Amino acid sequence: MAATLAPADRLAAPSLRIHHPSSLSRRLLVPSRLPATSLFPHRRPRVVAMAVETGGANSKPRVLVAEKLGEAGLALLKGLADVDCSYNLSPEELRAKIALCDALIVRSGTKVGRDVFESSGGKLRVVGRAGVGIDNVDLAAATEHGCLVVNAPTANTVAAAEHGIALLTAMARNIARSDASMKAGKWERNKYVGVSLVGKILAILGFGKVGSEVARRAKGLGMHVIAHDPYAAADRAHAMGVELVTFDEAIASADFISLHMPLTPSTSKILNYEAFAKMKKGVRVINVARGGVIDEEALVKALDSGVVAQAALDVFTKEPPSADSKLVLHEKVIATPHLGASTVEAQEEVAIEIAEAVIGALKGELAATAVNAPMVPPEVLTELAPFVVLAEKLGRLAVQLVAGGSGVKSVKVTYASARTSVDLDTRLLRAMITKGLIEPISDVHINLVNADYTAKKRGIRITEERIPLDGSPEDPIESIQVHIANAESKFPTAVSGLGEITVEGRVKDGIPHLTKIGSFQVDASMEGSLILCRQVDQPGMIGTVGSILGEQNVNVSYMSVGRIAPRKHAVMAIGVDDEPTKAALKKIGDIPAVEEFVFLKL
Ligand SMILES: NC(=O)c1ccc[n+]([C@@H]2O[C@H](COP(=O)([O-])OP(=O)(O)OC[C@H]3O[C@@H](n4cnc5c(N)ncnc54)[C@H](O)[C@@H]3O)[C@@H](O)[C@H]2O)c1
Ligand SMILES: O=C(O)[C@H](O)COP(=O)(O)O
Repeated sequence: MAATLAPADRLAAPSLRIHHPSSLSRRLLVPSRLPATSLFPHRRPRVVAMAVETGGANSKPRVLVAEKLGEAGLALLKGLADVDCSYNLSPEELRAKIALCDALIVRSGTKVGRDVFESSGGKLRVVGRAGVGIDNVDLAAATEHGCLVVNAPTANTVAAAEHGIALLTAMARNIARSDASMKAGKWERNKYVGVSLVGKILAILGFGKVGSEVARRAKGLGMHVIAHDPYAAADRAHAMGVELVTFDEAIASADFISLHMPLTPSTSKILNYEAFAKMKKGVRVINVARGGVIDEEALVKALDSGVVAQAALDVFTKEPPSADSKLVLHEKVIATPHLGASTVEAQEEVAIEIAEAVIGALKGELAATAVNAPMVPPEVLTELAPFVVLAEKLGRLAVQLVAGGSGVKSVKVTYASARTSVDLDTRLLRAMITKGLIEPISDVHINLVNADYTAKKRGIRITEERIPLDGSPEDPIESIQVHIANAESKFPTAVSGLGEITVEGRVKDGIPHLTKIGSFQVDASMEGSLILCRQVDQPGMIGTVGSILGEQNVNVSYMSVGRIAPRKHAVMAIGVDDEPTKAALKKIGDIPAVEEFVFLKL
């Protein structure tokens, strides 16, 4: 019985692209064990196992670094690419340059919107965000354009946490204002009496990497730390002595609130009028996350009314904020210009982390920090490599069999496997089948980033099923079947009893084989091109077809015959190294016993 997997369009999985390794201008980015066909990203985004077009045998990829990046990272990039460091570009200048670039590296100060991807004309393969927050990158547009987005999620965590603590303590003890006062020649000891931290309740909103580092440090200061994070594991919090509470509990009981969540539609203005109304009078707010998580107008009102005693802000809705920003100028606010990640050490680390990610992406290696592509662990990739090739070939073969009907709208992929669906990650295979299905009939290049998106956009629904097998074979998959529903075929034999064009393949000795077409068993190595014939099962057919091809100097790599019953009908699969002439194909089609006939490129 088949177990149904989620339809492709419900899985958040982007995808990848494949090419033939014959092109010298491409670098093969697939693990060396991957056979013949390789996976390429299209617009050359790559992803897990793909190759990258370099534009010519000797040409280097071009990387635009649009914001200041540490020297160590630049040095790494220069080892592979032509690096253009152009800072403070206007949006127009960025759009003008991007069409020449394979990769773009930014920090939070550059908006990488849809216009940038559109202006790239498909050349941009990877955007590297040298930091954590990717709210300045239009991920949907990147995915639609097959462009991989990678970030550097860990290198600045400690720097941001330290800055959060610095703001917390500086605010509590009026460091900034008292320093300014002294520099103005004053000695105002009574004016700048602070508040103590020990024993105070600190509510951390967003208990991720930075939030938990802030918690660890705040506990060292003797604070009582609670946290709100709907997605955080309670045991991790408990292990640190942090209680996870609801949002309302957190904001209502806190003496200090520190924000550490990403800016998303659901966190936008999460501290708003309603939230401030629930807070304890005299609460202090720290924000080193993103300005947009606070309704800044509501914060100004809360500061004016005294509900919020002080705020310490590193980030703003608009950066830089306007010179007359009421918030920045407010006497109860201390502000820094988005300095959370700005330590010498963090910037060097971030630069190295993002340079390695971008170089890996350009080379087609696994992108461990991919933001808009599934991360397929290297060991899974290695294991699936031969099936990846099979998957693309089955998709490519199935679509070439379509003659009409409703076209390719509904595709079902069936994996026969002894693995449970938990142990069988099929995203890569689905992407490759999608690639095989779509590339022969369009000018869209498919990669791991854009496969599902492209299928959906073209109205192709791809569902997956698993046929559970007993045992635990060495191979993760016994066979893959691709079924295209409601389509007429130019080789009607490929249509199964269920009215679907059906092809099945297996991997034998690392080589993909076609093992079934419609209801006929065959065994054809899926290399080169393939001639499929359905004929009356009678002696001499193999010789007749072989002679026609021989006359044309077409080398036959194999022949395989499957039949329903002796002397009835048979299906012959003939592998050829070269493409036969039209005349030769016509001659084969004209053999009286040949009932159906099709030539397919694999
Ligand atoms: N000021 C800076 O220079 C600086 C430096 C580094 C990070 N940051 C920002 O800090 C934030 C956190 O970074 P991180 O590396 O810790 O990210 P992270 O992904 O490790 O942590 C974010 C946490 O927020 C949680 N979260 C998501 N939605 C939430 C919600 N509605 N309520 C509560 N929690 C929610 C997530 O579950 C996650 O645990 C990001 O916005 C990042 O851009 C700023
Ligand atoms: O999200 C981040 O990593 C921080 O906000 C740092 O941003 P920056 O790289 O612009 O300093």
